[in-house]
Amino acid sequence: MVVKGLEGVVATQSSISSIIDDTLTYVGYGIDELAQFCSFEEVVYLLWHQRLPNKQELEEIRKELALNASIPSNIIHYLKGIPLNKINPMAVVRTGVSLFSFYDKDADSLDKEALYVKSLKVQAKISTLVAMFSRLRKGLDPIAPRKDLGFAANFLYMLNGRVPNEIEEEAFNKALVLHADHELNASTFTARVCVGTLSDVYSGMTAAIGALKGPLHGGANENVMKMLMEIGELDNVESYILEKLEKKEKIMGFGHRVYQQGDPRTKHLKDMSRRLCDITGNQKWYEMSVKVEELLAEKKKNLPPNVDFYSATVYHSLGIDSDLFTPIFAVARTSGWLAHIMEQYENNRLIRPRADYTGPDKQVYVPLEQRD
Ligand SMILES: CC(=O)SCCNC(=O)CCNC(=O)[C@H](O)C(C)(C)COP(=O)(O)OP(=O)(O)OC[C@H]1O[C@@H](n2cnc3c(N)ncnc32)[C@H](O)[C@@H]1OP(=O)(O)O
Ligand SMILES: O=C([O-])CC(=O)C(=O)O
Repeated sequence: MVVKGLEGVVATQSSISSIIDDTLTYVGYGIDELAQFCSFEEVVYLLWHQRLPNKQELEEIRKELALNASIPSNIIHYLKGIPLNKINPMAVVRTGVSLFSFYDKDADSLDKEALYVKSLKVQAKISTLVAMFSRLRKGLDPIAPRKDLGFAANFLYMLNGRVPNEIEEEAFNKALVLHADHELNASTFTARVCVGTLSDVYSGMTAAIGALKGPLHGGANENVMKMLMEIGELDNVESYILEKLEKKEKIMGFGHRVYQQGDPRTKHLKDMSRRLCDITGNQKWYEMSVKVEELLAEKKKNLPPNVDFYSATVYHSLGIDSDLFTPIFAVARTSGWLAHIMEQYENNRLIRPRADYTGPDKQVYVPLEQRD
C-alpha cells in the first residue's frame, strides 16, 4: 500500500526530539521550559550531546562557536562579485554552505571527532553568512562577530551593527530555540537520506537547506508576512481570507502534518509577537494575525497556526527583511540537522524505499528511424 507523503510512516528511531500527543520535547525536555530558560547554545549542546551542558561546557561551546564564526575571505570576495539583490537568499545560504566545504580540509571525513568540529564550523558560519549576505546586498560592510556576545545577540549585531536590547535578544533567542529541531520534518529527513549514502556533512546540509526553502515547509514564514502586507489593514482580513478559502488556496502558516490540536511552539511566538508589536507601536501586525487565526478557527476545523505564522511578525518587529526569515530558520535548524546527521552516521543503513510502478507495461521497442 502506498502512503502518500509518507504520512504516519515511522522511518527511523531517534533520541533527539519527539512529538507525542502534540507535545514537543528535545531529548526529553519540554519545549516550554527550554524556550523560557535556555540559550540557543545550550540547546545546540543538548541536541549534539543528548544532555544539557554544565557551566564550563556551555562556556566552551559558546567560545568555540564564536571562534569558528568567520567566513573564508575568498567566499566574501565571491559574494561581493555577484548581484546579490537578484538572488533568492535561500540559494545564497544553500550555495554558501556548500562553498564552506572547499575550505575544510576534513570536508569528507566521517570520523566522529572531525564531524563534531565540522558541526561547530557549520553552525557558527551559517549565522555569519546570513547576516553578511544581508549587509552586502545593501552595500554595507560585513561586521565581524563579537566574542563577548551570545549566539542570538551576535546574529542581530552582525545584521544591524548594533547590540540588541534585552527584549530583542530574548525574542530572537527564543525563536532560535523553538526552531532548533522537529523530529523527522521534510528537511531533516532529506539530510538523513543524503548522509545515509555515506555522503558528507556539507552535502547533507545543502540537501536539507534545499528542502527547507519550499513554501510548504520553512518558506512559509516569508509568505506569511507577504500575506499580511497584502491584506494591509485589519478591516481587510475577513474578505481576503474568505476569498482565499473560496478559491481553495492555502493560507500560509496554518496546518501541520503531525499536530492535530495545534503547534506547541505557537503560543511562545504569539506572545513574543504581541510584546514586540506593542513596543514598536505596530500593533496592527499582531491584531491582523490574531484575526486571521480566529477566522480560520471559525471556518476551518483542524487548521491551527504552525511555527511559521507568528514567527513572521516576531522577525518583522525586529526589523528583519521578510526574505531573511527562512534563512534564519535554516540558521536555527542547522543545530537539529547536524544532530540528525551525526545520529544517522552512528547507526546507518541506506534509506531506499520502493515505488509502486504505475507506468505502461510490456512496451515494444521501436527503432528511432521508425518512430513518428
Ligand atoms: C515549519 C513547517 O514546515 S510548518 C508548515 C509550514 N507550511 C505552511 O504553513 C504551508 C501551509 N500549510 C500546508 O500546506 C499544509 O497544512 C502542510 C504542508 C503544512 C501539511 O500538509 P498535509 O499534511 O499534506 O495536508 P494537506 O496539504 O493534504 O491538507 C489537508 C487538507 O487541509 C487543507 N489545508 C491544509 N493546510 C491548509 C492551509 N494552510 N490553508 C487552507 N487549507 C489547508 C488542504 O487543502 C486539504 O484539504 P482537502 O482535504 O479538502 O483537500
Ligand atoms: O515537522 C514538520 O513537518 C514541519 C515543522 O513544523 C518543522 O520542521 O519545524
